Amino acid sequence: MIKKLVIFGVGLIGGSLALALRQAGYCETIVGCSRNAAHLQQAVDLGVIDSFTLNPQEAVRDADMVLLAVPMGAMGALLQQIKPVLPADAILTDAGSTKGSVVAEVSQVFGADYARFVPGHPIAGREKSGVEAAIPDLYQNRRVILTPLAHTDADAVAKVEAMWRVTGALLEQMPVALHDQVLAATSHLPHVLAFSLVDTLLNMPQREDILRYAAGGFRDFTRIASSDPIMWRDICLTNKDAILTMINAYQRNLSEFAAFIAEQDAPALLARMERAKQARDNYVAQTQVPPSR
Ligand SMILES: NC(=O)C1=CN([C@@H]2O[C@H](COP(=O)(O)OP(=O)(O)OC[C@H]3O[C@@H](n4cnc5c(N)ncnc54)[C@H](O)[C@@H]3O)[C@@H](O)[C@H]2O)C=CC1
Ligand SMILES: O=C(O)C(=O)Cc1ccc(O)cc1
Repeated sequence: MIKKLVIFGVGLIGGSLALALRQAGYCETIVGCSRNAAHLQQAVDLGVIDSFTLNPQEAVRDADMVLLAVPMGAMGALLQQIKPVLPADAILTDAGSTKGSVVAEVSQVFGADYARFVPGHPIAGREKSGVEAAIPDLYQNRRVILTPLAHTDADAVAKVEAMWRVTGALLEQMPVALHDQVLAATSHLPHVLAFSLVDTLLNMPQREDILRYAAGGFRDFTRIASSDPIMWRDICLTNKDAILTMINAYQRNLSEFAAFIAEQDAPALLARMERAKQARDNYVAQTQVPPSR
């Protein structure tokens, strides 16, 4: 049980957590905080949070658990605002898509030995944003990765794990750097590619015909280009090295495909496509993800 949970950013991610915890009766009160009173009022009206404030310092007073669920670029300023008033025994955690940058920011603001911060990342989401997109079962059977540091309190980690378990999530731990490399490969690179593909087509003189005759493959491939641009700008900026490594690897591979096509090398092209199809089919067979998530 949590007495007072404070959620900074009551959008898809913070709102979905709040809905699941409220459904389970796991919190005495859930307080939302962001910069937009209309969105927070909507969250109250939708039964996502109990109350809200626009004042971060007021929000964290008497808090037991504080979740940062804002875009990566907004985390640093919030940390500085709450630092003077965050109760010493409160647990601070986050749901950000990259971990290295928020870990560095917490260390800068709260000190390198601050033990009450538990970095976290639910590997669940969708291309829709805002509290209206929040659903209570978003985390059901989905992974939540925690990346605690050597000095992180074991008790704080256990309490964050317990909170996520209530949502039906599957908890895992991994080092910060590994998290950022793995997510750059499977999440950040695909989003960059989807944005870039649509952007490429927009620059073509025949763009209207191209989009008019696009088939299902285009829709599947580009679904995630409908994701929030601010969120993805921030993810790219805060996981720069790992994402650039993946973009370089992808560019090399794409060049190989281009060479096979240019040289009409049918066996090489087929071998690569067969290998990729096999890997993708195996992945899909092993992971049963509902299409909406
Ligand atoms: N959308 C997704 O599928 C996933 C997102 N994440 C991470 O979760 C975090 C939140 O993402 P979503 O819930 O999707 O975004 P969202 O856009 O649905 O919600 C973000 C919330 O943060 C608030 N906000 C924005 N800037 C702010 C600021 N400067 N100060 C205070 N509040 C501010 C907004 O008002 C909104 O309520 C991000 O860090 C994102 O990287 C993690 C996993 C999945
Ligand atoms: O929309 C999708 O398919 C996603 O991949 C959602 C998502 C976005 C960001 C994350 O950090 C984790 C999951």
